[in-house]
Amino acid sequence: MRGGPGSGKGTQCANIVQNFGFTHLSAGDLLRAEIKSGSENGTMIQSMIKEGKIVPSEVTVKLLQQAMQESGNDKFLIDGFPRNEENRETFESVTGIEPEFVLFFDCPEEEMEKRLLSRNQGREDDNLETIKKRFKVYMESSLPVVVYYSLKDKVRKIDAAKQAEAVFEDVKAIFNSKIEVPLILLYVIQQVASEDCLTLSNAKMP
Ligand SMILES: Nc1ncnc2c1ncn2[C@@H]1O[C@H](COP(=O)(O)OP(=O)(O)OP(=O)(O)O)[C@@H](O)[C@H]1O
Ligand SMILES: Nc1ccn([C@@H]2O[C@H](COP(=O)(O)O)[C@@H](O)[C@H]2O)c(=O)n1
Ligand SMILES: [Mg+2]
Repeated sequence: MRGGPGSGKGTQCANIVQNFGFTHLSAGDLLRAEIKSGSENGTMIQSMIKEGKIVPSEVTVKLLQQAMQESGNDKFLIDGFPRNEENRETFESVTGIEPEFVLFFDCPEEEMEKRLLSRNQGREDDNLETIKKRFKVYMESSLPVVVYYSLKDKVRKIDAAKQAEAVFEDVKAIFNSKIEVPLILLYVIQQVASEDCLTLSNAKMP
């Protein structure tokens, strides 16, 4: 799973785990845990997150790989990853795994901004200045990855602007139509007029 900040990835991942038995791995959560653990990369990760920047792939992929091995499961829901082409290439070359499909959460930027500003989980990046930077990074670096998977016919688009319960109904329909899905990525995108979105809408979408 991957997508725009605040579109509801984490919220829906919790529902999917309960209903479909996946292990949920949030790249952002793993990075935040790494900061808390006092690791040597902690300071670097913290400043990247504060700036809304993407942490070097070798760090994030290592954390994901470790968490996958420790889980004992073979069905993973990866949330907030890959964030850019480097993330994707590193993950695929290190693990040899490609996602079965990509859930693509479609949500207007104003709605995501509103949700982030009222999330109240004490995240250092949930302030207007960082949120704007995260949106920019998303548009510039993450959208091309969505286009990549879209061209491979792996993207399943969801209207994430609906109420959480209604979003989950749509998510369920997608999962119910799939059997034995080992790795799902979740993307969320904001609807803003830009060249990136134009590229995306011209790409083959379900
Ligand atoms: N469909 C929805 N409608 C309204 N609010 C929602 C919806 N889904 C989630 N929220 C709320 O919006 C906030 C952000 O949701 P969530 O943490 O799931 O987003 P996210 O995509 O994981 O964000 P991030 O990329 O920043 O981790 C939370 O406070 C959550 O309760
Ligand atoms: N693949 C990733 C995922 C996240 N980050 C950094 O963490 C921040 C928060 O991520 P959320 O998914 O929890 O919103 C994000 O803004 C990045 O700074 C990353 O570097 N690489
Ligand atoms: Mg999240």
